[in-house]
Amino acid sequence: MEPRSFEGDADRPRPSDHQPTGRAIVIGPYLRARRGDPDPQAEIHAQRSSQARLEEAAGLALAIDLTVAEAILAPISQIRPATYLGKGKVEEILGSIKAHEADLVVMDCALSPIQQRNLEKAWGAKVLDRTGLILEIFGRRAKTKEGALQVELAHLNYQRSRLVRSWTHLERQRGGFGFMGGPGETQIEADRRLIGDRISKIENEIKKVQGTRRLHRAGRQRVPYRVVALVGYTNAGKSTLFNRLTRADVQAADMLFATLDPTLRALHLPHGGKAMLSDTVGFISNLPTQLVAAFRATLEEVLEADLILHVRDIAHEDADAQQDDVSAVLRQLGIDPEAGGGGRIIEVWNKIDQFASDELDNLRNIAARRDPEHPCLLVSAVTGEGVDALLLAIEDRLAAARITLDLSIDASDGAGVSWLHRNTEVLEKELQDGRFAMTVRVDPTKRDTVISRFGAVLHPE
Ligand SMILES: Nc1nc2c(ncn2[C@@H]2O[C@H](COP(=O)(O)OP(=O)(O)OP(=O)(O)O)[C@@H](O)[C@H]2O)c(=O)[nH]1
Repeated sequence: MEPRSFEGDADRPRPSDHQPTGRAIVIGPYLRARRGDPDPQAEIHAQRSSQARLEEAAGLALAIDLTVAEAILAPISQIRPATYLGKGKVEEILGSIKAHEADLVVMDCALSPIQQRNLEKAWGAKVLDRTGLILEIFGRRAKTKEGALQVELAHLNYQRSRLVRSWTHLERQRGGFGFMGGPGETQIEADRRLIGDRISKIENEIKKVQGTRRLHRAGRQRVPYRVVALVGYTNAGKSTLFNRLTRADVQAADMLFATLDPTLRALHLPHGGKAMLSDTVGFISNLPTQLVAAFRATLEEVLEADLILHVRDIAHEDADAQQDDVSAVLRQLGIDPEAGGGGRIIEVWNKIDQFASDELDNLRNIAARRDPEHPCLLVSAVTGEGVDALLLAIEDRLAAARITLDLSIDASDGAGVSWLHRNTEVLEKELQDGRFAMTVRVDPTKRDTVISRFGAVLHPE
């Protein structure tokens, strides 16, 4: 397989011997199809998806400012316990490392600490596996204080489990977690102690930040807006759609994980109603489980959303695999995508501007045949096509659900009380000091009226 070069960097000044070059080789190992596989296409299939994975891994490396000198697919027949790859492959890659003067190798797989150490010795270069790479990216992209703390905690736990190499020193370099350098093995014991201390400190800080967050959330609940959350594979176009829907200016970058923490903005619905739209972290295949756990808190918006928009890059060759990955993360969060998230999920097939008109017709036919439990809408966040229909669908879905509100009304306001009886479902009504304290369930079309006319607030769950 021809190696691929991702970024020419010829004009860059040559670094001195002691400085990291920032040049990386990305390796995509994949298990070769078995000989005698009844499906002759199996090897080709294995290669094709591995090639897409490799390109994604190279994209991730670029996202942390590495120069990807070469990206190499590495078919293997079995995983070696000591070095993951076979001896021949290890040597072949050593040749590439020397040729490019690379000082980092990204292995797009999960390595055991032993495999990582052995490969680093064999190659004389730092080795980062997929988890390490994703942690690095998450660390750089975290926008809120809690996000940054959660990532650092996940990163420290990951480091503690594999404190065998020099890059694990706590000193940060280049804004990340410092895998590009470090003081060497003699520091390991000190590092271990430092990491332990740092972990307890961060855990305390997270508790404090979460306390503040809870207060903010409680404040928001008093303003009873429905929440619509965007989820999707990284680079699916969530931020672009978010901007399009809210006319806000959230950074949209052709860079993976441009969004890490939820961002919340007002969403104006076609018939005057209002909801809150939240943009969330981009999901990715093989998202390390410790990160899913770490981000549970930051993904609270998704868990509690009234409606989830699953944004998909429908023009991507791996669109189906990406959907499976997103579904897996949603399941880990306790949302069942197969059941349409309990009627809470709308799929948004984005980037339709990339299709020729006959392909698009085809896509529309497929969409039209979907069962109504799993609705999907076709849009282009860039051109705006389909966005009005999406807004109507959001409004419709939100209208289908009812919410519970608390209010207090002067008992002598007979007209008001009877309006409430006619237009809402009264769940509780209690007379206190000449006023009725009422809990009512309302259709969202009446919600705004009940809020503005009676000063209702959301009933606490
Ligand atoms: N052609 C086309 N490109 C789009 C469309 N929507 C988004 N993009 C591009 O896709 C890239 C990623 O878009 P983002 O909005 O940053 O994606 P995201 O899902 O928020 O990404 P993460 O933050 O990584 O989760 C950008 O280059 C966008 O310009 C679309 O409808 N059509």
